[in-house]
Amino acid sequence: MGKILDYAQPSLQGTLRIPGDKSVSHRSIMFGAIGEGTTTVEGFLQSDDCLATIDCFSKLGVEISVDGESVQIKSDGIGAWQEPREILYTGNSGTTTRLMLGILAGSNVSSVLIGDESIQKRPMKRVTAPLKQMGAHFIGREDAQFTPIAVEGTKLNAIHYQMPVASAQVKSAILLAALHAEGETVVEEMETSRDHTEKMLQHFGAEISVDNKTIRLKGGQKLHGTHVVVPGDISSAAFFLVAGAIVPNSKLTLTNVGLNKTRTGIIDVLQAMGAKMSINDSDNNSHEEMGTIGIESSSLKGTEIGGDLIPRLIDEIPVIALLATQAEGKTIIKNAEELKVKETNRIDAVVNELKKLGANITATDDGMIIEGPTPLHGGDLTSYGDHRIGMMAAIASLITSSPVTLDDTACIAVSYPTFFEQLDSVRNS
Ligand SMILES: O=C(O)C1=C[C@@H](OP(=O)(O)O)[C@@H](O)[C@H](O)C1
Ligand SMILES: C=C(OP(=O)(O)O)C(=O)O
Repeated sequence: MGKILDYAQPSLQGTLRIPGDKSVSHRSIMFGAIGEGTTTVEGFLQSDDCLATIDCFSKLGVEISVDGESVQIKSDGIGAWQEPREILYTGNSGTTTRLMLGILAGSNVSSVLIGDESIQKRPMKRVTAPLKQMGAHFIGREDAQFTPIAVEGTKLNAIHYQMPVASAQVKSAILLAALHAEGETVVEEMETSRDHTEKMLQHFGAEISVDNKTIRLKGGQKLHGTHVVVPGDISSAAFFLVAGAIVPNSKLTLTNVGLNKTRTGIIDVLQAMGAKMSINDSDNNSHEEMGTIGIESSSLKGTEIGGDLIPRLIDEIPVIALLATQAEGKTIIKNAEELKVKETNRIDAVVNELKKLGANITATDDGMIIEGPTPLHGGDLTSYGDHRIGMMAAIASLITSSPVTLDDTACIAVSYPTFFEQLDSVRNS
């Protein structure tokens, strides 16, 4: 039996410290393992995806110790890695799989990567094709489109690559390979995607030039171990931003939220919809911006979301769709076809599940259209094994007139293991 989410229309009150950013946590381990010396990480997200990244590097012989949110990585650099005796298991994590392919391509070890059932269906040619142009050796299903993929580390050459898709994972895989390639790599983005890799390369001592959508990185640069402060994940904060806005009589304060401009599309959308919120971004003790966001119950209006806003909120779209069901008028989400190749097809998943609760929502080829406001009722929902769909369902249950049941809540640990604990801490039934 699934979990019954019977929240009986509470109001939400209080303060939450948002746990570490998943993208930055993955990269802190990867960069620490590539670099020489000791890296210390504070605010690390101990979620299933990030632990999969740690497990891969442990199998490569990198010394990693985890103590709650603190992690220490000791490495003699990428050249000192051992050939793994076991298959590297990337779990449910697209970020781990794609970035590891870029890193391993130019290493001097041979390895095999495999992920869970969802990862085995997600497209990898978007990284293996440009990496092959750099000289990488891969063997995998359908010309290295799908895992399992075997990587024989080899000498790489720089590339000038025009990205056909707005994806930080593709950009990062190429940049991480470029670090160990001969010559200068140039990556031209379609739309600006999250820039944590560029920021962290600089933080670990590499020289990188970013001119609007053009990124240049010279090969042969060494990274040096350092201290990384991981900000809270705005993609996790998004669930409580939406909850605060749609649950009547609520007022929430979210601290430690990462406010990197390539990630703050959800704030733009909430503001465009008329949400009552405050943002204090004075907390800048890291190489990533962070701050505190206040949000309260708001009357909302529909909006249009597309173009260069999409990469800035791609993972927030499931919960933004829920938000739109409570807004007056039409919300159109377009140019978001990337949703079809996430943990599940998130266009179909969001539309199917919100329809079960009575929402007026229609799928389109590249997004969805939502008409609101609609009172939602309970129902039997599925998460499709996708953490973001599971959390969207849990937030929806806060405003349904009858209970929601959810088949699988375990998947939520992929990005937000303390989600229900934090939800319970602000709920006043
Ligand atoms: O680089 C990253 O850390 C991520 C990039 C995004 O994926 P794409 O690069 O496929 O858009 C995002 O959806 C994912 O959750 C994390
Ligand atoms: C798409 C996501 O992650 P990944 O691509 O790393 O699996 C996500 O966290 O929503």
